[in-house]
Amino acid sequence: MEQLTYYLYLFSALILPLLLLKFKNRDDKVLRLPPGPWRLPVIGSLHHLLRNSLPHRAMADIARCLDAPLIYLKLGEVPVVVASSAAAAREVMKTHDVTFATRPWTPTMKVFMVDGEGLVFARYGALWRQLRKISILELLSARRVASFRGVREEEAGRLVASVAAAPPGEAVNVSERIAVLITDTAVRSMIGDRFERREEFLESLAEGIKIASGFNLGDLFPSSRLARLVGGTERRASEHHRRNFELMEYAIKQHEQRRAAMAAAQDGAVEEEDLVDVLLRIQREGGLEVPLTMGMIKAVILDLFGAGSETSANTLQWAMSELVRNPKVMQKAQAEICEKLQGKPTVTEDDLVGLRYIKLIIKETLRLHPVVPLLLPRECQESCKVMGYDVPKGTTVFVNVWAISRDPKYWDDATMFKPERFEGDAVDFKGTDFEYTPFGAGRRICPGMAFAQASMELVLAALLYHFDWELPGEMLPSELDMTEEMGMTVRRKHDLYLRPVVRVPPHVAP
Ligand code: HEM
Repeated sequence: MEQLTYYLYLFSALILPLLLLKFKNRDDKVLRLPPGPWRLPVIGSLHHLLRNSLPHRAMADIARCLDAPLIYLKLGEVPVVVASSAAAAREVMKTHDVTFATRPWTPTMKVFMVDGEGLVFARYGALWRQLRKISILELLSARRVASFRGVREEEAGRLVASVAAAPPGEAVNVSERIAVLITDTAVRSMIGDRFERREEFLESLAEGIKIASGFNLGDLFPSSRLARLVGGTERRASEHHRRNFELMEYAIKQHEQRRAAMAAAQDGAVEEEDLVDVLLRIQREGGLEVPLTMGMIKAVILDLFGAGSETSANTLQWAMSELVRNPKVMQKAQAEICEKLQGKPTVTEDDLVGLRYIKLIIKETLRLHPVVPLLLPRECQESCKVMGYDVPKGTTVFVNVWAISRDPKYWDDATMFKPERFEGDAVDFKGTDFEYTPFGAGRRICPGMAFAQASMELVLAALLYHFDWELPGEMLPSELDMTEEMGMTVRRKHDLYLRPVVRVPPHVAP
């Protein structure tokens, strides 16, 4: 963002004075576009977003100032519409669901797609439909999620054992430990226990997050070769993509060798499939409308990893942050778990059945801290009218879930953390209540909800059952810094450090 700000100021100083003289906006005269803040030639509305490094907050401010549920921005060359009310979200994700069912491809995104489209950014069409079906029926189905239960329980056990082993009285980096647990669970479920190049893979993913974070010059001015050259993101994206695909190639070879070895041994041993196994099996079985290439398999695995890891890890970090800020909520959750577990040394997924309050805490965390605050971008496939305004074909559309789920129009005490508000399941995140859509809605709704819930509930229950959590030093709950930072998803700007106090010592495997 800082680099972009520098280029924009430079650009404005050199060229804007000339262009201002000729400024005239044709679109506004012909079409009835949604209201938007005043625009400058060339950079359009970008200067309004530079006031806040968090785009969802900047966009919410603009919508509030204009008192407009739908706003129009021009980000460089890119026309953007943002929906900031439940009614506008409903029109985008229900009334016009098909029209907005595709994703825009920026120049950076095109680099990632050269060897095969995955699911997350696939254009709406036969390939997306097929990958979506595979993900719902095979990769992320309830049965498949249940099959990874052992992995989740082992990783949660490892986490609580490592926290219990920390020197007494010392604060631990909760953010880091949660991130490691979620990534390890995802690597083991998706690529398998034996992936030898795990460290390299994780490094590469961290680099991917840097590339995908925020706006970059090339994507804002896609028609300008100069902007793309100066921005330099395409080159970095291309190197990153090559490295990721090479790592996936290695993982696939390992899987094929293991399958060949098992077939040769003919001892009838059956192993639980990881997600690479599942995709390779589907490819072998054939009979698909669009044949599954190795490129697509690699892209799908990378997609699931990207979509599933940071999201769950960051949600858990926000949940722990809110719990230490709201000690009564933490105590209530602990009381529920303790009553259920009755001193057992380990939390398993069977114990989660009937733990209602943990679920409410996760729902409330997703309301106050939706980690994908603008959802993933959609693109308008055919010009249409939303809330009575024209939305031209090719417009990028965001739904500001962050603004909607904090809007006092829909929520009492909107900025307070009150899990009880979800009691009775009055409102849910399954995509039918448009004031609360942290996983999106319609055709492109997140297919990984069950996968995410399974990891998040177990980890949270284990952390609260085995430990009390205190703030370091003399810090008061109200003093905990909750500043957000925009990565691929919204995370804490500063890692969360807390002091664990053992309540129920975890069972440590011999
Ligand atoms: C707290 C956890 C998670 C949150 C908040 C979250 C949120 C989202 C959101 C907002 C979208 C875009 C929806 C839209 O455009 O309407 C999405 C898409 C997606 N998510 Fe998740 N997600 C989470 C976890 C996961 C997990 C664990 C996986 C898989 C392992 C996953 C896989 C996907 C995929 C594949 C898509 C793209 C779907 C498509 O475009 O058809 N997500 N997610």
